[in-house]
Amino acid sequence: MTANFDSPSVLSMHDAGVHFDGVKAVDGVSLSVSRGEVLGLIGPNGSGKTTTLNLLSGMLRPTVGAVMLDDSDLSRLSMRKRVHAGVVRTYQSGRVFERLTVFENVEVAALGAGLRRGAARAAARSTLTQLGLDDVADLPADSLTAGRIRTTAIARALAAQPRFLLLDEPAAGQNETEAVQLIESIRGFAREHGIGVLLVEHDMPVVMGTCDRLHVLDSGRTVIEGEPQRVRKDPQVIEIYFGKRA
Ligand SMILES: Nc1ncnc2c1ncn2[C@@H]1O[C@H](COP(=O)(O)OP(=O)(O)OP(=O)(O)O)[C@@H](O)[C@H]1O
Repeated sequence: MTANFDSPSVLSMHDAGVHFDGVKAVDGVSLSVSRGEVLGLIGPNGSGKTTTLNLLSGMLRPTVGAVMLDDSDLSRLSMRKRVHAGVVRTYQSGRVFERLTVFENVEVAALGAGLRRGAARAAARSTLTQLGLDDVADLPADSLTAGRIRTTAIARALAAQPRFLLLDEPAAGQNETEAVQLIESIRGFAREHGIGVLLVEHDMPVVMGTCDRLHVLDSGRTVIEGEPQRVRKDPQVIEIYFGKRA
């Protein structure tokens, strides 16, 4: 599961869809994320962002289409097996061991990924520094704000050295400056360690300067995918996204 810069690798979804009682939550979406890049998945409420993340992580199986890691079909694999393949997700709520300190939380995640104690401690230290958590490293996780619990959960996921990290609104509840800072540090970490990141986010201004590419969904379907500047100018995006925000 350790990042290997020599092996180019892509996590992708091909014409994938899932229906709930006749609602097409995701309807024929194709996307891919490469190691070292951050793909922002955006769109209005109910557009299918979390469902897409669930399809990639294995929490849901696609009704149609496929989820692939390079040439391997992951579509029928459990979440657990996907984690072993290096595809790791976080949750909006931020799942941590509340009684452990922030440092211990991250160290345990690194140990769980197979690092030896010394390497796990080093990974924990550098991850906490990168995510701006040094000042709370020795505090119990349950004494933190909700935002910092979420960031600790992200640090745990990063310290486990995934090849792909799927983040569900990592900056929820934070102001725009904090959100941009957090995503910037995730991006720095991803580049350095060759991790591909798919980031679900509501807020267009937050993803504009922080993601390498954006994939826009509306009503379960792809509207456009491309570089943020191009996406920002797309008339359909302006209408469905900014129109609704105005
Ligand atoms: N388990 C479910 N059962 C029934 N319908 C569902 C289920 N999960 C999602 N949906 C529906 O699928 C559509 C897409 O939901 P999803 O949560 O993926 O959107 P989203 O873009 O993540 O929304 P938000 O920004 O509000 O979190 C919505 O219409 C939602 O009501």
